[in-house]
Amino acid sequence: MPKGEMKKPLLLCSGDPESPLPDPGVPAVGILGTGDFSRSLAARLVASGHRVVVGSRNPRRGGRGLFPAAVEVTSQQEAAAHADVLFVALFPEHYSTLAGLRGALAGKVLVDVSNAAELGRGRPSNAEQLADLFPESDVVKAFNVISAWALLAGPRDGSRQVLICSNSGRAKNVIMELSRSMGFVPMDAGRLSSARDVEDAPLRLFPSWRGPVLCALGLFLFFYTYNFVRGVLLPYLVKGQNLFYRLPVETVNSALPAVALEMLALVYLPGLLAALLQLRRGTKYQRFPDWLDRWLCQRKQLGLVSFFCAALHAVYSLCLPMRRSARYRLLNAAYKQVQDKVENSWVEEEVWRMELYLSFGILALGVMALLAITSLPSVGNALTWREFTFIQSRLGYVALTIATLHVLTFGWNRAFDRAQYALYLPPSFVLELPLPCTVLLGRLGLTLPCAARRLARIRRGWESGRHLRFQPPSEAGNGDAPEDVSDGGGNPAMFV
Ligand SMILES: NC(=O)C1=CN([C@@H]2O[C@H](COP(=O)(O)OP(=O)(O)OC[C@H]3O[C@@H](n4cnc5c(N)ncnc54)[C@H](OP(=O)(O)O)[C@@H]3O)[C@@H](O)[C@H]2O)C=CC1
Ligand SMILES: [Fe+3]
Repeated sequence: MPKGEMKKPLLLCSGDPESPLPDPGVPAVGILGTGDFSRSLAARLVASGHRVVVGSRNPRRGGRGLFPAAVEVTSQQEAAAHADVLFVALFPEHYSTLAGLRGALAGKVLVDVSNAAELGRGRPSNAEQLADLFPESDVVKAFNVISAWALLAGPRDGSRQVLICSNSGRAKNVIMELSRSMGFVPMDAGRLSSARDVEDAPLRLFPSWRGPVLCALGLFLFFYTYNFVRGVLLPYLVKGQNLFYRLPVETVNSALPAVALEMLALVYLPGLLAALLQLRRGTKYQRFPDWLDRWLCQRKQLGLVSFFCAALHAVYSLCLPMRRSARYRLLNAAYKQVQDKVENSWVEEEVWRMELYLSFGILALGVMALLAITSLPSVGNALTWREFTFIQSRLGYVALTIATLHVLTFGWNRAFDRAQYALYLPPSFVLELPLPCTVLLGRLGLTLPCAARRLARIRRGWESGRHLRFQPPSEAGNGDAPEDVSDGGGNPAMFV
């Protein structure tokens, strides 16, 4: 058999890890090491119809009982001799103990599954070190992004992709085929020099959440500080009023809705910019700038962080009347009213403002909850593309509109009340509104017939100054992205 080529696996166990011992004549997949990863991998391989032989320093002690019955646990030498593809399920610091197997492993495919111990090391990757140790074997880096429990549970959405890199194209193909047979989706990560990035990948904590979370923190810090200065510090400095009790609840609760609204607007702004760019360029076959591309890819996270802040705002708001300070203030107001001999404090306009403001808030939160739920892959997969884009795009804009109305009815006519501008600082809601209003007006602009028609044509492949031309998707660059992010009518989809 040519070097690195794997014979077709025979279905020995028909998916049952506890099936009887496989036919010894069938080529086996080898695993060196008997730890957590080895056991999960062996179970997955057996369940996928492969014959598995595990090599241990001490096969008697090697936890035979922890492997499915169909797995052969033997010495490292034996495993190396019987398999053409071997997974090295050891920690990299123990690779050198395998040096005695160099001859037995010559011409075979070695799969390095290890992860980096820390980010930003100066040394070569673990896989490259393994390749140096076994120059006559074909080393492939793979499977390290899959955790032992994910292997055991079987491939699922979100944990299905296996990054694979190697200097040997043939060895890479063998492992790609093997991973496919196990139900994973292989992703070619290039040559072995990419192994460091692949090894570092599992160490990076929530990489796609970094930007949105930092953005939310920055916005929170800004609005919190602003409300602190305007609502607590200035009254203290100017009038000697002690309002510091507002810091834990009231000030937080005035920053949270601001963050939620700005983040919601930031979900739609990149789609709007993408549409404007396409209109200006007269084509969708041109790459967006990298920053816009990254922004488009993070809308789901931006939307979910926005929903999180809105939900917190709702809980804080419900708790406002529970506070001692609220009770004292109410009593004081009632006492003052009695003193002033005012019998009825009902103000019709205030009543209506509050009713509308609360109703908009509840509705916005409800629609955002719907968007958040449908952004889950398991729920989204149950919808057709039309249903999904309807919810994420149309309802997304509905959520932004209602949330903006919530803030507008909260502000009411106070934006025009001079008394609200203490030391020239406008109330916080005045600062919140420009961004969502701009996004909503921009979206409205795109529905104007001239813009909508041109955009629809562009998204069907029309290019300004040229006849309709066919362009294969591979050449289209990321100019195709709006197709993925919109419903074709110019609506950027949210949370996607
Ligand atoms: N666990 C996980 O979720 C994941 C693990 N990985 C990678 O898989 C590799 C193994 O991880 P894991 O299974 O969790 O580790 P374990 O510690 O559970 O197992 C490692 C195995 O290495 C062998 N070993 C232990 N000490 C030595 C030694 N001094 N010299 C030689 N061999 C030794 C042992 O097998 P024996 O005694 O039978 O020879 C042991 O079972 C690591 O590189 C890890 O980064 C990658 C992705 C996920
Ligand atoms: Fe609110």
